[in-house]
Amino acid sequence: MLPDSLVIGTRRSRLALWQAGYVRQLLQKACPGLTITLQCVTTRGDRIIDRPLSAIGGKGLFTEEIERGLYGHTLDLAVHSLKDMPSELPDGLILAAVPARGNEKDAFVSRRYQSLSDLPRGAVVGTSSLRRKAQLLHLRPDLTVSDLRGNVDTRLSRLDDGDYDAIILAAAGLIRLGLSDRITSLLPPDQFLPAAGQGALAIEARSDDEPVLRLLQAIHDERTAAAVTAERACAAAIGGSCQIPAGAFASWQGGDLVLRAFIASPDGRTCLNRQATAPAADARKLGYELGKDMLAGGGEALLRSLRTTIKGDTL
Ligand SMILES: NCc1[nH]cc(CCC(=O)O)c1CC(=O)O
Repeated sequence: MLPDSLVIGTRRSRLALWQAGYVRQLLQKACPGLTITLQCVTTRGDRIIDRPLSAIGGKGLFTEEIERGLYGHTLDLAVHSLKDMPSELPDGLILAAVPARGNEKDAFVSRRYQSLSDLPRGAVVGTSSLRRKAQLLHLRPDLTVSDLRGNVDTRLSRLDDGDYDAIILAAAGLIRLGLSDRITSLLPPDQFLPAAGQGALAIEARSDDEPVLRLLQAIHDERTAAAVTAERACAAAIGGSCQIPAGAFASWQGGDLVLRAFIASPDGRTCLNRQATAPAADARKLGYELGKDMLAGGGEALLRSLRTTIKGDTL
């Protein structure tokens, strides 16, 4: 039996609303008779806007309150940006479907400069992501990376106010909000690796909700799922969280996945890059082994010094 109505939980930001609305459309196309409503939820991550994400920490910063709605059956599904999802979901909830991925790249956004290499010495680049910061400094040690938090619109207006020479944002977010014309250039993954799952959406549901799980198969994309499985397994193997400068991206080569990943020191001086290839059926193993391989090949030492830095509060 398929359900005849569904409630989708979403955060309130313009991006989250777009993403939930998009999933509603996909589901509506697959099941025209279904009544689908969106319900907005405010999360801890939305409430705290005066500190960098890396200083707040904690699992499920953007998901906890929504998950409570799923447990309580006030929500049937939740739509998230996959890259914001923790590697393990709480008991009773699963990553039920992953629609086809959008743009996975990071975008360089500037009003004066065309690309990273076009930036003058000492230019100020805005981002609060440790992953972006480490890669920026690895490529251009002369840059000043300055904190930039808030939703996509807030970040763009701070660039427009002249606080930064350039900022780095996920291309997917800009495209979804109709802001593609703000993308100055895209950063190619072979130079600048995205976060695991970037550009993909995650649909979370109750693991025992058979009717809903069946319904979601209609909008599940196997190829995206295989790629993000490899990326997330890699992030999980290295203890993935947004407190570690790391990234992972899987692309296709025939029926094989090519997984590229890095771990870096926050200053970008040490940067460990690895690549491995395997059939898509082994996506999880591919990611897990590449992650373990990076740990054994210097990543462990990197993470150790990182933990000391965090404890010493110099991050
Ligand atoms: N970290 C916040 C976040 N989570 C998802 C997106 C955009 C969509 C995506 O990356 O899939 C963004 C904005 C950004 O990183 O610029």
